[in-house]
Amino acid sequence: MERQVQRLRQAFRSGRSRPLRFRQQQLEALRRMVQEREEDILAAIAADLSKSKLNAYSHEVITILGEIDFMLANLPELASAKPAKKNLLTMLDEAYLQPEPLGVVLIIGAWNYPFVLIMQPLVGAIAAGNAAIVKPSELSENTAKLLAKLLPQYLDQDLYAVVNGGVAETTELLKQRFDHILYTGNTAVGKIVMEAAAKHLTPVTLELGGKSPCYIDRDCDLDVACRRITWGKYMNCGQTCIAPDYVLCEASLQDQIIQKIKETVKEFYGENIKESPDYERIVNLRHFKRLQGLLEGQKIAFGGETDEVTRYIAPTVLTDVDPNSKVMQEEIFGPILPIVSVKNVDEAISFINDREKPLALYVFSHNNKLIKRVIEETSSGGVTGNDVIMHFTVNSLPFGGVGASGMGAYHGKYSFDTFSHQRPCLLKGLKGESVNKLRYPPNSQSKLGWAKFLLLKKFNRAGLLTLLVTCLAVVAAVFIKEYL
Ligand SMILES: NC(=O)C1=CN([C@@H]2O[C@H](COP(=O)(O)OP(=O)(O)OC[C@H]3O[C@@H](n4cnc5c(N)ncnc54)[C@H](O)[C@@H]3O)[C@@H](O)[C@H]2O)C=CC1
Ligand SMILES: CC(C)=CCC/C(C)=C/CC/C(C)=C/C(=O)O
Repeated sequence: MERQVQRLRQAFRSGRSRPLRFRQQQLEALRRMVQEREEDILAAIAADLSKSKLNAYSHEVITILGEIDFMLANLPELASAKPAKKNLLTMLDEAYLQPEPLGVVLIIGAWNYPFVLIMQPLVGAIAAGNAAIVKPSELSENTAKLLAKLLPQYLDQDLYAVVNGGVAETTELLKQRFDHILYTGNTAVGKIVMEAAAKHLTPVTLELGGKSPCYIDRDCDLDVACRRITWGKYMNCGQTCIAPDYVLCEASLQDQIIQKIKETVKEFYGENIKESPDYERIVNLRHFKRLQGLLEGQKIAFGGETDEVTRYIAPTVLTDVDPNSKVMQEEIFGPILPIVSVKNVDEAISFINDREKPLALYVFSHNNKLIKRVIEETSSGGVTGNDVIMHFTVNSLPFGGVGASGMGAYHGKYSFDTFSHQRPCLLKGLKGESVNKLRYPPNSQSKLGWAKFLLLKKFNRAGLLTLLVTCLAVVAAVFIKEYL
């Protein structure tokens, strides 16, 4: 492991990953890989998550092709130096922010969207000019193996590497020094990653989970709300980090919501859900049993059927759920939707604020003011109003958690920034010592006065005019003294 990181570091130090043309070539190669090996990619995802190839394409491949296109279209602008505002002391100098790559970065992915969760950060890391090691999840082993086979065929092998393995390999990997780590997965392992990173003072982006609430207001089109919630909750069999975890609503809405979700489930997946190509399975037996455990003692409004052999759990809704029950204590990450009744929006807000900050928050209402109020009075990684999941798809919005749901963010420009250091640069000439004398010892009351004027003074319009005239006079004086 140590040698592998060393090899990448040497390649990074050679400067090869920095030129824009090189980054573009690597991103184009990545796009070629997705296009040429589409069938293999879809087959691997399908095998890992019992997913149809159509769903594998729309859940994962589209996102990556979109992200690569975004980076290729915007790379020159993203990587360019951005001029910075100057103060009176530096008005003749050049001040700018120069994005620079961080070095060798580590990307650790989770199994639930095994292709996206490795590839999307990798696109950002390459675009920003880094070397990268990716560590796919061992639980989605088909995609992990395929990435280890394909990436070296398309990318520069000295700069980008895949490490496969489980806890032992990741633990070893985390002993190495990286310049940034982006980890996606559960909160407990997030803490392990952060602790390991702290030993090297390595910054981290932690894409964690949590219980994302979904409040449905009385003043709402329940048909539309329930259709959207059904889509976001049961896609990937509920194994989506930003799936609506539970519904909060007034007790009087509960029966209608149950009925409408039930009808939508039938509309989406047919009479025999097990036969639907659009309904996935639970990733492994451990998660299957964990989810079965969450059903124990609950009032099942519909669903609840399970089959251990195929790890099938039907789309399920639980009613009158006790907020203290187990299903309300941990992220569900499966096709189980508890409904918890609250008296009104105030109680919903308190309910949300009494718990850890979630990764996503959903509010459904005709009343825009109510939506804005819920946003204003709560906190979450991201928000979608009157829909679920969709903020993930907008790559001009940063994607990430807050508090227990994570730190840092990525997607689009934010991926580029995550894997870059915004280096502040101030370039001065070697002339102008007459002005610089103001800051050199010995200090004096008059020098201090000038320093205050030049660095602290705020001007109104009339003041600005006076200042402009003063500045011109100073520049002229300096020019005459230094250059003539
Ligand atoms: N915020 C986000 O973007 C996303 C968050 N998630 C969250 O991830 C969770 C599901 O993922 P997991 O089951 O954790 O996936 P997982 O079991 O695949 O683990 C994630 C990664 O951590 C590594 N890992 C596991 N144990 C480790 C240890 N002891 N030391 C070092 N590395 C270790 C694994 O090898 C894997 O690469 C959910 O909570 C979900 O909400 C999932 C997808 C996206
Ligand atoms: C067709 C369409 C709008 C699909 C949406 C795809 C999507 C948003 C998938 C979720 C991706 C993801 C990585 C989720 C997660 O991190 O858990």
